[in-house]
Amino acid sequence: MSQLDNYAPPGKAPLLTVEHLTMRFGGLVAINDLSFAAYERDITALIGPNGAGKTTVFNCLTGFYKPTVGRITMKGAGQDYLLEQMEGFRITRIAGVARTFQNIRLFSGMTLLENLIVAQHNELMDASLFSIAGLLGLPRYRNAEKAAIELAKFWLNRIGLYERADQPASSLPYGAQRRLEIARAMCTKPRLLCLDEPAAGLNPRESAELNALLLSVRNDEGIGVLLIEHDMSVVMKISDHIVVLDYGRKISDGTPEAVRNDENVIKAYLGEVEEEELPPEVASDVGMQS
Ligand SMILES: Nc1ncnc2c1ncn2[C@@H]1O[C@H](COP(=O)(O)OP(=O)(O)OP(=O)(O)O)[C@@H](O)[C@H]1O
Repeated sequence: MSQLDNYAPPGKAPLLTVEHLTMRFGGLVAINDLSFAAYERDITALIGPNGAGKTTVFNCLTGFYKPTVGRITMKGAGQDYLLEQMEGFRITRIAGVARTFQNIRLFSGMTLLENLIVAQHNELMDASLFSIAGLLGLPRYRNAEKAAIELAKFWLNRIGLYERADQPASSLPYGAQRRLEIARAMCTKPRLLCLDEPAAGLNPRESAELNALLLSVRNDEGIGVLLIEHDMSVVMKISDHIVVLDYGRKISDGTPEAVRNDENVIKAYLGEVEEEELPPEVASDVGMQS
């Protein structure tokens, strides 16, 4: 057990450490003294009722908001990065944190392949020496461009959309657009992938495909995944560690098994009702036995 959590997986180190994070908007305290860790090669889920502060945590991690108080440390290969002190684009580029958003934000008029190449803009700009090498067609740029296309094709294959590489992103069904967003984030070669409600609006088959994709990202790429999700069929099946927020505070954390049996979690989601009064679909949503 760590100082921050009721969870410490053997043989794994924390990848992201959030300590005493507080975020105020005027008089509203959206996050209140929150501490937790997300471990390497783990899927960590951040759950909680609407308005609990989950997206605000993501916005603090990824530079959209500057926290009022707190420290957010991302472990790097050679050094640690204090994310609250970094500009947003450096958080992706240098600290290796990528994210998706609650609403799909693809470049809808671009093809699938182009969406994945745009994600590699930073590396391509470096290789082009800010356009000179690109304009002259120097090998340095040509090689980088080839590598970017290869990586894009690799991810299109992984998400089962290789055949549609040249079609516009807007032509994809909703679930496939979600997978493309994850592939685009993976093309930035992150060490931590942050996903804001990736299962929202998916049908059961698409949810199952998403689960398989996220497990393969964890297992095959060996990176950490931090997930905000309301769909408990996703959270309980694939998470290694769950952190539960309510009104900006952490009310529980641990393995799915520990969290689903925690009285505080059941109360936060359902209020003080008796278990036998719950409709069966609600009881199963929070993992309670009916
Ligand atoms: N930029 C902002 N300005 C003012 N209040 C904000 C801002 N962003 C978030 N909030 C408030 O902070 C609280 C937490 O919001 P947040 O979006 O983080 O919750 P959430 O857990 O992600 O909710 P949901 O599950 O509905 O997406 C809410 O009361 C919200 O209205």
